[in-house]
Amino acid sequence: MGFLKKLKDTFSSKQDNDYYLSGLSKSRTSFASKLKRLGSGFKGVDEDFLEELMIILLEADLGIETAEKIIRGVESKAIETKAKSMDEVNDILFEEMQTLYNSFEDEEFKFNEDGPTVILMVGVNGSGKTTTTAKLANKFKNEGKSVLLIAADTFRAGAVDQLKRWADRIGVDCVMGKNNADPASVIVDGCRQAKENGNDLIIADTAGRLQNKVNLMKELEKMHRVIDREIPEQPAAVWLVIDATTGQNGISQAREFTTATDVNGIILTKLDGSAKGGIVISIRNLLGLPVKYVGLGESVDDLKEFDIDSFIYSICGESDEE
Ligand SMILES: Nc1nc2c(ncn2[C@@H]2O[C@H](COP(=O)(O)OP(=O)(O)OP(=O)(O)O)[C@@H](O)[C@H]2O)c(=O)[nH]1
Repeated sequence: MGFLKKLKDTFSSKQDNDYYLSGLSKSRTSFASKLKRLGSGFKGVDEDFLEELMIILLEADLGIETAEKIIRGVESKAIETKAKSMDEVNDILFEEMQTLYNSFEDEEFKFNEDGPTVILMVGVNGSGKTTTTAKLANKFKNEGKSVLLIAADTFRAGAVDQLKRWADRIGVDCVMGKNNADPASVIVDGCRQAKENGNDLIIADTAGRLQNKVNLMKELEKMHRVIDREIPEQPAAVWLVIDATTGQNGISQAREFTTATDVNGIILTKLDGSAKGGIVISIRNLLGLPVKYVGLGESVDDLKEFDIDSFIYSICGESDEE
């Protein structure tokens, strides 16, 4: 059985697959239909074919380095298997994307057994950080966790109120930082409140400024230090929010964060508004970090756990365009 067919079978058996399909419809329409057009004139895997395929990958935002890696893989596998049709090449291509994604080891996110677990949300302003913080709170609350939000992004006027409004709607507590307050001090207040209340999970909306790396590093170090003091030996997870529509630019911003602190995972937002879903593969190849969740819309439920197979099927499966 071909690779795409296998993906389709597992995909059909999964819950939430409609979400993936509709959230990624822009990427699918663009990517799958371009592959279909390329396949309509298929004469074999030669230089011209690989060049056209490269363009499709670049347009899907895989970035040069990642696209070249995939192309090299497709070329050698196509020669090895003597691929004679576009369906066979597609199977090779999709499997290369999966293999690349799965070639990194990921650490699983675990809840602390004693004391609250802390997640620090980082990312540039406008990436969807505040909305994603709320979406996560909602998800974990629905799974039975008692969640406390900390609005520590005290530099953007309105960010704190925005998170508080979300917290009220979702029905979780929120510790609010005052305008321009030191984010670390807001985090201390939050940790203390969570310990008093016996919360399972603290999610803190933090540093949103793209500033110089030294300051960013100091700010994040300070946050880690105070958390370590308040909740000893329970390192905070750091999840970086990236706006998928900012493409390769978003990846350079991400680098600023990953070199400033240990980031444990990526949340890619606004994939529903982007035709360039290939950024997932690029992020993975360039940063080596797992995509934990994807944002597929503006409402509080539009956050889905990332799953590489569902993702590949949703952008590569049958095109909606006939
Ligand atoms: N379509 C879509 N919109 C999203 C998604 N995630 C966030 N948004 C929208 O993106 C905009 C910015 O989101 P915010 O959460 O305010 O962004 P932020 O990064 O917190 O920005 P600051 O608060 O300025 O740091 C809002 O209009 C959100 O509704 C998503 O997955 N899909």
